[in-house]
Amino acid sequence: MFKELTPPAWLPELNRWVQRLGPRYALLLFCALVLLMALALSQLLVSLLGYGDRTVAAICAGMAALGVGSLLGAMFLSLHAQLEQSLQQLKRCSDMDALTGVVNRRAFLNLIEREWALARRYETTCALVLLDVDHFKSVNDSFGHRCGDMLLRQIAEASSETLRQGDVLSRFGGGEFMLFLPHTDPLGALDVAERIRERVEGLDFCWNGQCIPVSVSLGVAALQADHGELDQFVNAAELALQAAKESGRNCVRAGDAASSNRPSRPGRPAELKR
Ligand SMILES: Nc1nc2c(ncn2[C@@H]2O[C@H](COP(=O)(O)OP(=O)(O)OP(=O)(O)O)[C@@H](O)[C@H]2O)c(=O)[nH]1
Repeated sequence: MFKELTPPAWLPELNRWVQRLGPRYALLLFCALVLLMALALSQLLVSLLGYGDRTVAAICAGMAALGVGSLLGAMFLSLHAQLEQSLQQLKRCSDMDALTGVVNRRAFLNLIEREWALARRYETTCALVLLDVDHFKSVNDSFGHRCGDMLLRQIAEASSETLRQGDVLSRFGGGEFMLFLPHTDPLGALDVAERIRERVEGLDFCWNGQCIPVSVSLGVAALQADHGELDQFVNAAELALQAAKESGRNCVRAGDAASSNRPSRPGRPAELKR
């Protein structure tokens, strides 16, 4: 059994103070405190002993305190900096999908909850694209999980390459990825989804010398006024993905808002049918 490691209760409080003051001021304050304590102790000692020069005692105590204080303070600050760095690394890792290096589902849902609330409040556009690898199970079954893993990594890489700054790609489940597109209208989201579909279709994916055709199905949902809950927004993307799968896969389908904004052209229905 692993024993849970709990830091002493004063450590987070101390850390908060160091962050509030800034490392340099925290070090100065620490040295000043040590100096004051040393001076007080030296004077107390002279009083208790009943002999000795108070000035000499104060000078000696002061020099010793400054030396020890700055050494301890510098050690503490360097430990503090390392701790901060490790915490940041840990946070990055805990938000990441270990296999593909993209954001994991938990971190993604936290992030879009914030973005979704902001988009609703300021009435800006945003969209979700849910991507599912077609017949992923049979890739795993026929070529093994290592092959499936490599396919997931390549799809994550290919999808990432089409994104702008601010777009967030996450691994949403086994063979599913979800994309959040801030400040993106329905047409823009459809275009992104279609670009990803084309890119994945064009991948030269080979395993042990055998080339395997790969494709993805994508569902697009643009934020609508009636998405009063985040779940409704996510569900809309899931429904659109379901429609893409039911249409034969390797295609993009959109929820209502996205499809109704796509200008209809003869021979090209709203949902980028293929
Ligand atoms: N290689 C690999 N496979 C995984 C991983 N996580 C889940 N899977 C597999 O993903 C498969 C499920 O994917 P699905 O998307 O349900 O299967 P599918 O064949 O694509 O079915 P449809 O979604 O209906 O097209 C199962 O075989 C799981 O074992 C993973 O990290 N690596």
